[in-house]
Parts: sequence; C-alpha cells; structure tokens
Amino acid sequence: MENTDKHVVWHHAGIKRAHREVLNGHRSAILWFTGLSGSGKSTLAHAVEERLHQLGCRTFVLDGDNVRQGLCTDLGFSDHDRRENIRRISEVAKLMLEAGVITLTAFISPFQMERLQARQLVAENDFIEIYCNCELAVCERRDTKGLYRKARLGEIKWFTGISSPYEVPQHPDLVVETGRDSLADCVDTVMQFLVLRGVIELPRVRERADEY
Ligand SMILES: Nc1ncnc2c1ncn2[C@@H]1O[C@H](COP(=O)(O)OS(=O)(=O)O)[C@@H](OP(=O)(O)O)[C@H]1O
Ligand SMILES: Nc1ncnc2c1ncn2[C@@H]1O[C@H](COP(=O)(O)OP(=O)(O)O)[C@@H](O)[C@H]1O
Repeated sequence: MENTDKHVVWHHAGIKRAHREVLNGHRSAILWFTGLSGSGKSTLAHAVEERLHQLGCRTFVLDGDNVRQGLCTDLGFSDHDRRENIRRISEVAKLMLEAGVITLTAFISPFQMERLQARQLVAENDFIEIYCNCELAVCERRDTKGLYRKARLGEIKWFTGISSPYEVPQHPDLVVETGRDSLADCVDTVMQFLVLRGVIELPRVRERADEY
C-alpha cells in the first residue's frame, strides 16, 4: 500500500543495507515460517535463530503471539484482521531486512494472497517461505495452549483448521516435516537450505561450529 500524500517523501539514507551487510558479515533475509497453530513455527524459528546467533549472525524473531500484544493488539482473527496482521508484519519484516537482520517470522499466515504480497515487497532472493508441514490431527494432539480443545467446544470462533481456513502453500521455498521429524532434524534442514541460498556461508558454519 503506497502513501498517496504528496507531502510524504522518501528519505534516502547514506548508509544502506549493503553497508550493514558488510559490517555484519552476512546477507539479510526474511525466513517466513507458515503453518497451523501448533505445527512448530515458533519452536523452529527460535531454534534456527539460536543456531544463527551462535554463528555470529544478527537475527530477530517476529512471533505471532508477541506481535499481537503490541503492534497488532487491535486485530482479531476474522479474515480481514488476519490479512491486516500479515500486511503489517510484512512491512516490519521489510524494514528489518533493510536493517541487515536475518528476520524470522512465525505467523500462521493462512492465506496464499498475503504470503505472496509479503514476498513481493522484497527481492525474490530475500524471501524464503518455509512451510511447517504438520497434520491437523498432530497439532490437535499437541494442543500446546489448549486452544484446539476450546475451538472444538465452540469457545473460540474462527479457529484455523477448525472453523477458519488454512491454505497450504503451493510453491514454498522449503517444506519442513515438523509433524514427523525431530526438531534437530528440522533445524538442520533449514540451516542447509540457508547455505544453499547463500544467506550463510559454509566456511562460517564450519569455523564457528568448532567453538560450540
Ligand atoms: N482463532 C484463532 N485462530 C488461530 N490462532 C489463534 C486464534 N485465537 C488465538 N490464536 C492464537 O494466535 C496465534 C496466531 O496468531 P497469528 O498472528 O499467527 O495468526 S494469523 O497469521 O493472523 O492468522 C496462535 O499462535 P500459534 O499457535 O503460535 O500459531 C494462537 O495461539
Ligand atoms: N520438528 C518439530 N519442530 C517444531 N516443533 C516440534 C517439532 N516436533 C515437536 N514439536 C513440538 O510441537 C510444539 C509446537 O509448538 P509451537 O512451536 O508453539 O507451534 P506454533 O508456533 O506453530 O503454534 C512444541 O511443543 C514443540 O516442542
């Protein structure tokens, strides 16, 4: 969404993303984790962040539960509110990308359209959509927050997977089997993919891995 007020002009900073990346010693990127509630987005995003941090990378996790207590406190779970939630997160993620940070987002982000819009805000190579594949039955069995039980009892309306849709990504950059594989295996899968995409470099991984 562009600001149409002609008095609002873009300020071009002297210090650009590329300068920050040189200082950081790594590229920035957006790792967009998507999946059902309980699929493992948060757990995996934080575990990947820990690994990246150990490697000396600048990182930040934007997490659904936390962001909804601040920036998006005015939003609920209607389709409209979820779309606005994801729009705001996408803009924040874009700013953090400019700040040179490897940004990990952990939102259900149930709609294909908003995920595509998030991707299109930045360059193709900067956005990595990671689908946390976990069957509804497994998420429901985990029921880490007791929300599925409440949703089944009708105490929560518009609950994703129960009474609100989740559109499975058709062309994610990466699928992690969070319903089947161990957390450690999923972290390895993501880290290997980051090397493949040139976000982190193998020598850096090898060098730092010896220290931990
Ligand atoms: N109705 C409904 N549907 C789904 N989830 C619900 C709902 N109400 C509350 N919660 C809790 O909010 C977390 C999801 O927030 P998100 O911002 O990720 O959702 S969305 O992307 O805007 O769809 C989600 O967190 P996760 O379990 O981490 O996904 C839930 O804890
Ligand atoms: N491979 C895995 N990846 C991530 N979480 C996993 C995995 N296997 C089991 N889990 C468990 O599944 C639950 C996922 O919860 P959470 O990370 O809060 O999911 P979400 O953020 O998608 O709601 C946690 O209890 C976690 O320990």
